[in-house]
Amino acid sequence: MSYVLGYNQYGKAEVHVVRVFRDDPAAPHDLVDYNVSVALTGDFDEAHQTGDQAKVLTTDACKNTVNAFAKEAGDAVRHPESFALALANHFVDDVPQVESARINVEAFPWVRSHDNPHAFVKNGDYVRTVTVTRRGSAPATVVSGLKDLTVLKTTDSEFHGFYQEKYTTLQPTNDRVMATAIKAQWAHSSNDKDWGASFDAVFDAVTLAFANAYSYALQHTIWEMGQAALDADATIAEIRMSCPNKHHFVLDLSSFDLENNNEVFHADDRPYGLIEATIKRTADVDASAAYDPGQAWSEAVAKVPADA
Ligand SMILES: O=c1[nH]c(=O)c2[nH]c(=O)[nH]c2[nH]1
Repeated sequence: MSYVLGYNQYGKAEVHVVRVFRDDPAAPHDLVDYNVSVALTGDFDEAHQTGDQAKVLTTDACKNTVNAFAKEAGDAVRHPESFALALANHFVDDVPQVESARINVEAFPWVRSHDNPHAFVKNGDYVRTVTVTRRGSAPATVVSGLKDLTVLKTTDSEFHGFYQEKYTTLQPTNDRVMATAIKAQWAHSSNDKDWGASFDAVFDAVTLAFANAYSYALQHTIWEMGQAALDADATIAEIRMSCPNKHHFVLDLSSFDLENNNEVFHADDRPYGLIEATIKRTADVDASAAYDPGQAWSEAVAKVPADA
């Protein structure tokens, strides 16, 4: 039997590096906090099939590169997008046997504490995310994002008029709490931009749309938030959103002779509705390959012969 080695990739996952910017002794310190994962593809068949590791850039070297670039890459380190671009370009341009590099970054926000020049508070409200993919001589693709951004509104949310059949028991409502933990990823059509300003504009647009848009369903709110993100930055091609519906059920307090006018809720944790949608600038945008492509990078579409 001669089997075939299919898609393979390797690299170091979750290199957690913190960089302090303290070059100017008179200036307040700054910092970035990144959890970086590297995935490489290329001429690595022999490493698997004969055990010859001559072409294998060690995952230890991948880790060292991330740490060294936190100093060496200069101002590119200040934004997760430019840091990931510098790393992806290095692996593809400087290591001949590497055909593609995918860099995932989780960036944990810290904010200055009490205007102190060197004290910070970790902002656990959300995590900023980046996926940069670079393959051969094609330009790198950049997907920015955020996750775990939990938001809630106490009114201006309805849900009614839905399909009825024998398993439908949900009562319609004209006034409910709506809450979700936003995960969003957006693909850029240009890599020549101010990444920090772009992120801030999308963050503001998405949270403002959640707050201000009257909601007839979480689907409807995702549509509003996605459009607001595209409005906020003209070089975003599309945005993908994934939002769990964090149900808040009105508790029945009548046994205690208490009225509950949408004031006391059970915050349920599971199951939850999971609402996901992509909002694209135009119908012909297809940025699929820009997201974490994983095994989808394989050229061949998997086909299992009928007689297999
Ligand atoms: O915003 C919502 N969308 C749904 O599809 C749905 N389904 C459900 O039971 N509650 C909700 N809420």
